[in-house]
Amino acid sequence: MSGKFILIVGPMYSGKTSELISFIEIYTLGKKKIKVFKPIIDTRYASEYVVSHTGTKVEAIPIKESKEMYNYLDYDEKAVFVDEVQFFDEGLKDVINDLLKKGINVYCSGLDLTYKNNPFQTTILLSAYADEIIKKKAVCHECGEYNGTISFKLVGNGDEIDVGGFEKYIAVCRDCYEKLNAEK
Ligand SMILES: Nc1ncnc2c1ncn2[C@@H]1O[C@H](COP(=O)(O)OP(=O)(O)O)[C@@H](O)[C@H]1O
Ligand SMILES: Cc1cn([C@H]2C[C@H](O)[C@@H](COP(=O)(O)O)O2)c(=O)[nH]c1=O
Ligand SMILES: [Zn+2]
Repeated sequence: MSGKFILIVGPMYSGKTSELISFIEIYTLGKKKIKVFKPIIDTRYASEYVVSHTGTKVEAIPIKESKEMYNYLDYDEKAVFVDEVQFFDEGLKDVINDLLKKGINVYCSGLDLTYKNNPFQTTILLSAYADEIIKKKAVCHECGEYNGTISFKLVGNGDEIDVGGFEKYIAVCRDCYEKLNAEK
């Protein structure tokens, strides 16, 4: 039987990594073999761990390109987890489809939108293959409502790929996003 693919998306601070870690916990509590991957460029908290903004963490294999996953896979894993998929190349979809064909479940999390309100291509591509998409929301940093769907960049350059956290980005609702951009 083929594996299931669950994709967790949303803005920064919406609980994507925490949700991914909760799924990881279900497998580890059940003593199931898993592999966890993260992009090597995400060195914010720790290079060899997936870490949430609340500090929960699990060991992960840092890789640059999706095809490097093949070097680590034994194909007897019950599930494979990938955090921050927005930073990966589009070839990630092929690796995931190979895993699903072999009956391995796949859980991914990542940003759906850049701070410029553009889709992150790899995340959107993966959404076409997902059996389930979990769309998370953050608390809007401006109005305090639980409707934050986009990340707003406070400082830094104009790059859409720019690793950072609270010092650089906030999560806001669509109305506050428009307001903040108009005030710039
Ligand atoms: N604006 C916010 N809205 C919701 N949670 C926030 C916000 N700012 C900080 N947090 C914290 O971030 C946690 C989620 O972190 P994490 O799972 O790493 O999210 P993500 O991976 O989506 O960035 C929340 O449980 C909460 O403690
Ligand atoms: C919005 C946005 C974010 N990033 C970076 C900033 C962080 O390093 C990650 C997102 O981390 P989180 O677990 O979702 O909090 O992505 C970026 O490079 N470009 C952006 O537009
Ligand atoms: Zn708001």
